[in-house]
Amino acid sequence: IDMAEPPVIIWEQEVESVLRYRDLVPRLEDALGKFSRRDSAEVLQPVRTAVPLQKHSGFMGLMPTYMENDGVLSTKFVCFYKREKGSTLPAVRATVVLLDPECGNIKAVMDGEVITAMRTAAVSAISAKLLMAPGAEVLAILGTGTQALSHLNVFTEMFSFKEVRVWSRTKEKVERFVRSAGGGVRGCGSAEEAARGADVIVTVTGSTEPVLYGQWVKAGAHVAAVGACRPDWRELDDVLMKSAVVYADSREGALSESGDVILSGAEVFAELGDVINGTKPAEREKTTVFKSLGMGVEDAVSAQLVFDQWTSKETKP
Ligand SMILES: NC(=O)C1=CN([C@@H]2O[C@H](COP(=O)(O)OP(=O)(O)OC[C@H]3O[C@@H](n4cnc5c(N)ncnc54)[C@H](O)[C@@H]3O)[C@@H](O)[C@H]2O)C=CC1
Ligand SMILES: O=C(O)C1=NCCCC1
Repeated sequence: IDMAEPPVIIWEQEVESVLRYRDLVPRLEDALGKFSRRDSAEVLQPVRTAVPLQKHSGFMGLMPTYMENDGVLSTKFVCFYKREKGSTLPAVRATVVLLDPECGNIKAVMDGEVITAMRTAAVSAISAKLLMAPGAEVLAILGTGTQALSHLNVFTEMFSFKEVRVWSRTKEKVERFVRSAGGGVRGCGSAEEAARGADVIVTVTGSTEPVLYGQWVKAGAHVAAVGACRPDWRELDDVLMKSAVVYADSREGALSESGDVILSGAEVFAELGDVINGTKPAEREKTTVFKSLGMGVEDAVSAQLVFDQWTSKETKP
């Protein structure tokens, strides 16, 4: 008889209290490398299923992953939306479910928003670690939402930029972001002002049209492009996509979900995991784009880490 325990619920504040970039980053590097080896005993992760929520201008993404060797089985449910300017509704809502692969019972249901914010930013930081030019001094962030903040947090924890710039569509949002960052961030009046001369540019907007143009991007800069995760959505223009060496988290994901890749016709040179595995070079001296779509395996290792940390905290006297 299966005497499975009922699932534990680990909600936002608890996830926040146990998840740390210093633990997450090495697990994500390991997961990206495993994914790119395409060994089904390491990672089984289909391209996410996206169910259109047409009435609400959104999608529900289902992101199942199985890591047989590690005994990790999970799925994330993530709803993401194209929000009108001025909307106060969230752009991304997510829940991660962790299961026992042997019995199929649910071990934990956890908030997926902190996981999504932190793992996405951590993967962008890994892309920068691998691909930005040595001595990079200026970081520019386009967007001032949830991902902008998590990217600021991990990039400033992992690197020592001399200057951090931020841009968003409204002056108020830029000012609020600069205030909440508590100093050290310069607000910019245009995306061009933020991007010109920057060594690393992060695009974390809800835009469906290009916000970053190749003519503004310094030769040798690294761009981590996080938004525009539908085949007809863009954040980057054709000039940038065609002139850069393009990396992705998943080649299949990029070729089925990224408007920047599909509509520009740019070639995906390598996955980040290929660089981690040493099977493809890091073209640090060239202009590079990391196109992030987000992968289930990133959620799987993050959720397992949260579960392990949470369990050890709970069982401590
Ligand atoms: N690659 C990945 O793994 C993930 C990607 N995303 C995507 O990243 C993007 C940002 O997500 P969040 O920070 O959670 O959203 P958010 O709603 O918190 O922030 C979005 C930001 O983009 C700005 N924005 C919206 N429309 C714009 C436009 N037309 N032009 C310029 N700026 C615009 C907003 O003012 C805001 O600053 C979204 O596109 C989301 O779908 C989110 C999670 C994971
Ligand atoms: O991987 C994720 O999580 C997401 N990717 C693209 C859109 C929002 C969430």
